[in-house]
Amino acid sequence: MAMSTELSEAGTLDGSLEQAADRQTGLTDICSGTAGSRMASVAEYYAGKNVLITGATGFMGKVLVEKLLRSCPEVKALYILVRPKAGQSMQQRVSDMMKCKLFDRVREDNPDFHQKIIPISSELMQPGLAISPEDVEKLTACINIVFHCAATIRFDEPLKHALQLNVIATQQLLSLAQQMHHLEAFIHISTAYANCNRKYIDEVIYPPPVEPKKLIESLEWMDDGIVRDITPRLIGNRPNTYTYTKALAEYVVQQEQDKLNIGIIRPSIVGASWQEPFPGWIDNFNGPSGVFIAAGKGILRTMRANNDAVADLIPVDVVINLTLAAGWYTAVHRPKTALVYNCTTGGINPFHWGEIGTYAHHVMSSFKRNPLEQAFRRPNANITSNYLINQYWILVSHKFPALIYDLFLRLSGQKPQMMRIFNRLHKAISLLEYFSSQDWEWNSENMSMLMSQLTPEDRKTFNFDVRQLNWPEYIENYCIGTKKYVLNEDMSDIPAARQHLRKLRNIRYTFNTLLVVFIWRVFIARSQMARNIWYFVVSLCFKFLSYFRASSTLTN
Ligand SMILES: CCCCCCCCCCCCCCCCCCCC(=O)SCCNC(=O)CCNC(=O)[C@H](O)C(C)(C)COP(=O)(O)OP(=O)(O)OC[C@H]1O[C@@H](n2cnc3c(N)ncnc32)[C@H](O)[C@@H]1OP(=O)(O)O
Ligand SMILES: NC(=O)C1=CN([C@@H]2O[C@H](COP(=O)(O)OP(=O)(O)OC[C@H]3O[C@@H](n4cnc5c(N)ncnc54)[C@H](OP(=O)(O)O)[C@@H]3O)[C@@H](O)[C@H]2O)C=CC1
Repeated sequence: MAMSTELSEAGTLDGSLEQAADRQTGLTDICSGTAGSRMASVAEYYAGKNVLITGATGFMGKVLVEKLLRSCPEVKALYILVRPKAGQSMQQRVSDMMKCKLFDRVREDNPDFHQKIIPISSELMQPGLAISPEDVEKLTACINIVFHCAATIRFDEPLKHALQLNVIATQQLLSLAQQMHHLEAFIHISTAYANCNRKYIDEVIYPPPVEPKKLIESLEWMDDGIVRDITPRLIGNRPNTYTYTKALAEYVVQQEQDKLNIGIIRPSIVGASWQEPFPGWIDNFNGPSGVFIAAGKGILRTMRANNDAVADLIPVDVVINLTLAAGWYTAVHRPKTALVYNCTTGGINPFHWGEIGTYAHHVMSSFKRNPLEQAFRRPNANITSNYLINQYWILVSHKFPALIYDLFLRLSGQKPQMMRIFNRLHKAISLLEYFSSQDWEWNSENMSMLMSQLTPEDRKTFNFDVRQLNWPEYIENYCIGTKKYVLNEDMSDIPAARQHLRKLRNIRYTFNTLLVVFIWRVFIARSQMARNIWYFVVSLCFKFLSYFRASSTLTN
């Protein structure tokens, strides 16, 4: 880890990039890179290169494919490992993917961009990744750089499955990479939370919780029930099998650092795009996206987060820009040990959960201006760090309305569904709360070092300088993005959605009025004291009314 330590001292983003660059000169000397000669720009480096990408049909993979095609138009070919899924063939999936709005800008620049994408059939859970011998031959002969994005990112994944995909498949891909005759870099996408059992996370690979080989051997003979029972003991102080297996994967990747040029990217909570290809682009319900959507639909009204903790969101385009720059750097400089890039915002441009609480009003007002269709209630959500207050609001604002609505559905002969939806929401939120209730500090100096290595032009084209990120604007675009790109709602239907919100407001006013009248009637019928208070309030109102009438007659 000597290299990482050296780089850790390389300077910070709010320090000077020059300082980081100076430190880097020393680094280049100990690397077998191209010191002295004119360095190719990032796009120049990718020109004529064959790139292999796993997870290209996923959220980050798609953005990576798009950016490579758009900003490195001379790239030779992108080989993407894809499996058939949900009754769709590999070809059908890839052709659907390329029709997606995300590729509109690339399509404009080069309508034939699809010719550069070469799908390779692969199921990562299978031995040899289920790649045919002909395809193996093709890949080993031509690939120059590998980006490994595929993973299961579910927090409730059974351990065996997560291990198979996140660790064993990574091992198999590394073996394949070693057979590649012209490989220049292997970039592995990890997560900033792989070591979330620590509070301070440096850009180093920490010792694994268990030797992966031993774990794989032991789990092989156990049936799923036994594995499920021992999982909590195995993952220890990590919250889920996802973070646990991602930590093991880092170690497995590190084991190959003598044979391959390796870079490891550790993004924090990846959110919608900041700038590219469009602000707010997002295509899934993971992490904050599902939370925003549930809040925008008026379903989620309360969530627990530590107001003072950093909400380490990072836009997907920032992660991809850094990933491509890291690919360039790894190939050109060939660091002798794997370099880790903590791709986070907290240390550079921090944003706190409490601020999201403040911006929750922005989020809510954004959703009131641009409402989601068929909202359950008007958007109005709050963040609290207090467990009991949160439980109270869950009861009053989630469970009670769900019960009433389900009762209404039953009475009108329909199937009740709201309670089921809330139970799923509570399960998802409970899995996310681990991350929103705690604080971590990441050292992200390799990010600044990398930036210092880019030309001014590349710093713009592959911008990952999050100091420029304006959080309220980003969150607003994020919310609109969930409407446009995740829910595929038409912006021209906004007037109808606003009308629906007005209807919901009127229902609420009517319901509240009826409730107050009902409660009061019950009280008045039963208690003399309530009657006395009622008469007192009514007579006070009359007195005020006659006073105002009299004073307005006098002034006239
Ligand atoms: C309150 C005020 C508002 C202010 C906002 C405050 C924002 C707070 C945000 C807090 C977020 C904290 C996030 C921390 C994340 C840490 C990230 C760590 C970084 C990483 O490295 S990994 C990436 C993160 N991974 C995830 O986020 C995955 C988490 N998800 C899961 O593990 C599973 O999805 C989950 C939650 C266990 C649920 O599983 P299940 O019930 O089986 O459901 P499915 O996922 O299979 O989905 C079924 C179906 O439903 C669709 N879906 C999912 N969510 C929604 C939704 N909110 N609304 C509508 N529909 C939804 C989903 O797409 C599936 O549809 P299909 O058509 O595909 O079947
Ligand atoms: N999203 C986030 O917030 C963060 C993500 N990361 C990391 O970034 C990487 C990408 O994440 P993200 O794009 O969000 O994840 P997605 O779930 O969107 O994409 C996962 C990709 O992996 C592929 N994949 C999964 N299982 C298999 C399999 N058995 N065989 C072949 N391919 C498979 C999926 O293919 P298919 O379409 O066929 O299912 C998909 O292309 C992951 O390594 C993740 O750990 C790190 C930090 C945060």
